[in-house]
Amino acid sequence: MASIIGVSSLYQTLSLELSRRASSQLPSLSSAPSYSSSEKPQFRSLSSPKPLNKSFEASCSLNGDSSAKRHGFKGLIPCAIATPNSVLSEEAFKGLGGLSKGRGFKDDGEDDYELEVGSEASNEENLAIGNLGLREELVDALAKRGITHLFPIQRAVLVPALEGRDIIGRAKTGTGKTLAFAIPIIKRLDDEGRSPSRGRLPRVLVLAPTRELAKQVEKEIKESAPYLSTVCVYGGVSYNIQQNALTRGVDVVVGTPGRIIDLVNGNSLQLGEVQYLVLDEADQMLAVGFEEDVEVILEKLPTGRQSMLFSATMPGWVKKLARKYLDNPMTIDLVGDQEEKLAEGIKLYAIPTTATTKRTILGDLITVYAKGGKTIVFTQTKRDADEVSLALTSSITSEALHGDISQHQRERTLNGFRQGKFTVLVATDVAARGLDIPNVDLIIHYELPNDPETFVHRSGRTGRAGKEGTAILMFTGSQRRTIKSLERDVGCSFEFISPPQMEEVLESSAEQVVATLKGVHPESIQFFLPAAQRMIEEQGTDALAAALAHLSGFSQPPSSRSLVTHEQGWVTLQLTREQGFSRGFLSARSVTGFLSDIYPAAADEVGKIHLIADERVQGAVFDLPEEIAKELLTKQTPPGNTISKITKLPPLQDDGPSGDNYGRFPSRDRGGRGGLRDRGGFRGSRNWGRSDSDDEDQFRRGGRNFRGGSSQSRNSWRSNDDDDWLIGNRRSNRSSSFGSRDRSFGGACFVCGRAGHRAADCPSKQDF
Ligand SMILES: Nc1ncnc2c1ncn2[C@@H]1O[C@H](COP(=O)(O)OP(=O)(O)OP(=O)(O)O)[C@@H](O)[C@H]1O
Repeated sequence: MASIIGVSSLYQTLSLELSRRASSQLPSLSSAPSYSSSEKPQFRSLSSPKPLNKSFEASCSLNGDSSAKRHGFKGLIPCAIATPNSVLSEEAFKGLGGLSKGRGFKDDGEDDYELEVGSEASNEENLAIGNLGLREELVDALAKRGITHLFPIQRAVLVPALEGRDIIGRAKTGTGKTLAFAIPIIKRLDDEGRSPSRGRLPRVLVLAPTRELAKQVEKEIKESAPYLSTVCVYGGVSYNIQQNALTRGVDVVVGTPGRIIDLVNGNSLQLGEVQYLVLDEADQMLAVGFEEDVEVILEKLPTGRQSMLFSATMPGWVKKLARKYLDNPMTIDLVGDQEEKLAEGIKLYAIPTTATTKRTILGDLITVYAKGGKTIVFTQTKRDADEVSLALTSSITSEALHGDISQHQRERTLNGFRQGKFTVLVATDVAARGLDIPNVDLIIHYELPNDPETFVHRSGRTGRAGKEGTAILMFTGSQRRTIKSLERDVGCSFEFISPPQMEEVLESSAEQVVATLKGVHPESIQFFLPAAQRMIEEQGTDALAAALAHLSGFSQPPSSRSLVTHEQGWVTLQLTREQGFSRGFLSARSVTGFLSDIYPAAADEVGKIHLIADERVQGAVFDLPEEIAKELLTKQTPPGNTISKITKLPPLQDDGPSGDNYGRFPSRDRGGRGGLRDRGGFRGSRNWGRSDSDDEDQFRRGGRNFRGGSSQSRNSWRSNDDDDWLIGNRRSNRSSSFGSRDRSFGGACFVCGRAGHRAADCPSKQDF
């Protein structure tokens, strides 16, 4: 940019213009500018009405990409929007060491200002966290976690936050919103300095909607600035430890609203010195019924504080909150009206299923698409989470996570998952928001989410921090239209896939086992060498293949599986009739008649018959039990007719396989909590998924704030003792068997390492 227009001259011009506009009427919050990053910003010199030439834009774009591209962010990094009185002082930038700025403003927005931080061309250096004039310990701590350059939302928030502006922030999942507010706050605390005296009152208060999020945010701040005293307060655990920590003196308190209020009322937490307030996932506070609590807390805070509010959507309550409690906030919106609401790098697939086939397909999808990496499967109900977790084949270790699992067990489960002690987490939507678990490769929407936001948040547990990930949506025939709505609302498109073929499953299983074998300790290998040598002498490569087959969970040959229903023990066959041999139009009835002529047992056992939807082919597909199919294939067929086993379904006339539930959507599925929430940036407000989790997934206990019959459906099932997860473990509710498959848990418990039970049921978990 410097080559086009000098930074300082541009800065001067902009400052003049900003000052001029600052004297005009300020826009009200309700008309506060919002920036759509899909709009291609047109930059122009403020002293000249002509747009700046292309290379200006290119330099901004290059700059934006320079750090971002390495992290998988594409395109021009959108600028922040400032209200007219937010002229940035040159001083604010001086404090930032090498960080420079360039700026432009939108061609069409009279009152909008776009401030791009760090717009000088070769800006890699300027975006380096080491060059921002931050305390060395902070820079080092971030670098240790691989955080060396600012992400876009962090760049956009940094300067206005350092200037003390109130901020409303929005960015896609996994793009670093936590550090976007944490870095400037830590810097300001560092600049202010304060002796670590006993009993000091908190200067920072961060409100989060769930315990897990609160813990995560506190951890991120603590790890970034270990020299600050941070305390996380949330319900479901004893007050004592939290009270003691507060008494010792604290700089930063992160917590869920209910417990914060309890501590304030009990005089253990005093908010009189809070200078920085952050409301993380503000819309979720509303969704989980914390709105009254949040307002009670905000009323208790000093008025001169700085407030930052991060929210994926802006429902009416959040807008009202911002209007009432934020002071002329600057909106920094890196999502805007962009079509695509999902983070970059998330590959989306959709797979048609039926209620009866889902569980069979699930294990195969995980094997083929996660390739041994971490997977989160989202279900609608806690019972489903338990049952699905249990149903996964013994070769996949999985645990369930939902509101009926006790706080301590929940933490153990999440830690175990983080550390890779098991690879599949089956969770209700309690895990959809905010959880930052590194390297989750695959998200499976086992059931449709209730709304597009939940889809975005569930999917956003992968593809974080610019990494790549995969999300697979399982849907039934009656939900096809919802998929279209989803594509429109989220601005995404799905690639439609079929269930993995057995060959793919076997291949992926073998790859995973081979990868696992690489991790076997050399000392352990020594113990088994004599046996291995003996086996190789006796059986050659077969010995190793047998070991791979066994470790892959295929000690027995894989039984065949219907392509139509995916049921084990069934085979899908195709009947094709050549032109000229037709005995009239083929119909389901004529196929049965044909089978009964050749082999009556086949006619008796045949499953649903589907005609092929291809004008050039006269034919049909149908399922038979494996043994009958084998016998049928030995029979002579009349000339011009062929029966063969197929591995891929041709296009079918009635649009795909039918199952128990195909084309039907139980009335309970139509419920939901949608329509009660403002959809913010999403178009439409359909109820998509099922809401039967709502009465089950109550996160909170107690009764302070119970709002039975409230128009906020989620609130009506929530009560108001602090938080989010009911105490109590309903694992015993798991059905011990369903279907014909063995449901016993064959993996190793990650608490004690023994096989046959899960961590949640571990007899020695108290010692863990
Ligand atoms: N500048 C950076 N460089 C590298 N990694 C980063 C950077 N900033 C944040 N991260 C990492 O990116 C991950 C996602 O960050 P964070 O959880 O703050 O995202 P988020 O935007 O709050 O996501 P969500 O909307 O899902 O809550 C974290 O693991 C964080 O440590």
